[in-house]
Amino acid sequence: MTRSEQLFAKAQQSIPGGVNSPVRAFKGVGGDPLFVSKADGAYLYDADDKAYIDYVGSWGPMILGHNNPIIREAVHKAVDNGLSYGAPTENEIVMAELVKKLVPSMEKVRMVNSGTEATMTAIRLARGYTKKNKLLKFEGCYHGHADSLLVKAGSGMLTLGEPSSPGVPEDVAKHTLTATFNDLDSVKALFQEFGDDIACIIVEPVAGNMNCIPPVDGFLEGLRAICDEYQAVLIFDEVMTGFRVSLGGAQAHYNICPDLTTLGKVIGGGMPVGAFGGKAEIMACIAPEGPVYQAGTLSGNPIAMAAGIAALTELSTNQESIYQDITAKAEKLVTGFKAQADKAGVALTTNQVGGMFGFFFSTDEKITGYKQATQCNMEQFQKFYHLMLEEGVYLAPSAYEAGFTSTAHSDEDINNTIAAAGRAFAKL
Ligand SMILES: Cc1ncc(COP(=O)(O)O)c(C=O)c1O
Ligand SMILES: NCC(=O)CCC(=O)O
Repeated sequence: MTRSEQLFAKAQQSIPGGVNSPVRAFKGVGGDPLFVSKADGAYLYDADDKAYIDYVGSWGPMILGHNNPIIREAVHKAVDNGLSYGAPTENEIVMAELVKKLVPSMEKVRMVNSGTEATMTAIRLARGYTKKNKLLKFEGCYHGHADSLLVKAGSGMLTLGEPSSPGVPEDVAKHTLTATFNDLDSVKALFQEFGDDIACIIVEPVAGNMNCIPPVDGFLEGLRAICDEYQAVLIFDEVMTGFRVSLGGAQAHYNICPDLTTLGKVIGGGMPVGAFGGKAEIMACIAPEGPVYQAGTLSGNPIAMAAGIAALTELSTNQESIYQDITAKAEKLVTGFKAQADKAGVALTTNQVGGMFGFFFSTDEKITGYKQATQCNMEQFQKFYHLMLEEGVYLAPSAYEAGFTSTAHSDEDINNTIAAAGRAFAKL
């Protein structure tokens, strides 16, 4: 038995399913999860001291590589001044100003502790501001685990085959409408029927929780136009895409201005952080300025702010080289995968935006939606996954998750990953 196997057996006695978040449990690929002992640069080390080239990056935050010295030093420095105060600090202003500068549609920003808190509050805010009840989301998009967003969701929900969670009362779920990603007609149909009572559309501008699916031309523009027509709030959930597909997120990449934006992952540099923000007029409805309530004991935590400020400062200072670099690596990786799959006679399709990528075992040449993503060859994916793990490559343990490159991946890491994929494809 490996040490990871021993730890997983032990963990299940005191932690449900042995994990503190379901996507870690390897349910989508079978077998036992790796227990991690440390991470550095592009590498994860498991409890048996085996090294893996990591394309999960803690599910997105590690854009500058694990254990990045700039972030680590900022955290060390902050720790010396106490861990939490529950009172305002100057660094919260620094963080808010940084976010406003990098994502100009966010005229005002509130810091929270996770992406889930950010989206949950953004929805409440949209409802409070518009005085309407319903929200519209897309099948296969995941926005964290707030009740009203656990309807036809992606990520672990898709992996576990239960896209709508038990425990969400019908009275809550009935206010969540689900449309088809990349299909404006499905959105228009719902607005024609319920438009007077739809408070907001929430969308992952690049879907990253049903693998990686970019928006088709005109989709995000169409959502903007529909929201304008019906006075609904357009929320871009950029928890994954923020500071990832470009410095200004997907809204900068596609040049669409949402009313509200949610952030997480990269913005915390690896600490538990989320944020929401947008038009000053809408944000004025949040307590204590307005009546829509939201709060948090650890919100704006000084250690998390120090890590986040260090990460965003590094990203904005060296933006051109960093975003070119992670984009080029993701491009090279998926192009290499495709070439190797072709060589082995395996049907594979890939998607990629900035430092975010996905691959599908499918004959479909362009994967643009939920239906295609869920019709891929799951057996091949699972086999490939374990072959790559043996090769020392750690990919997301589910066919419904995007992968991420970081500045820490070297050319050699990418080349070695492509070569490993070639050997794996040949064995499928
Ligand atoms: C697009 C998106 N929104 C929201 C969330 C929820 O964030 P968190 O896991 O930090 O609660 C995630 C990931 O988990 C996500 O990918
Ligand atoms: N794409 C899915 C996530 O990022 C979530 C990670 C988790 O739930 O542990």
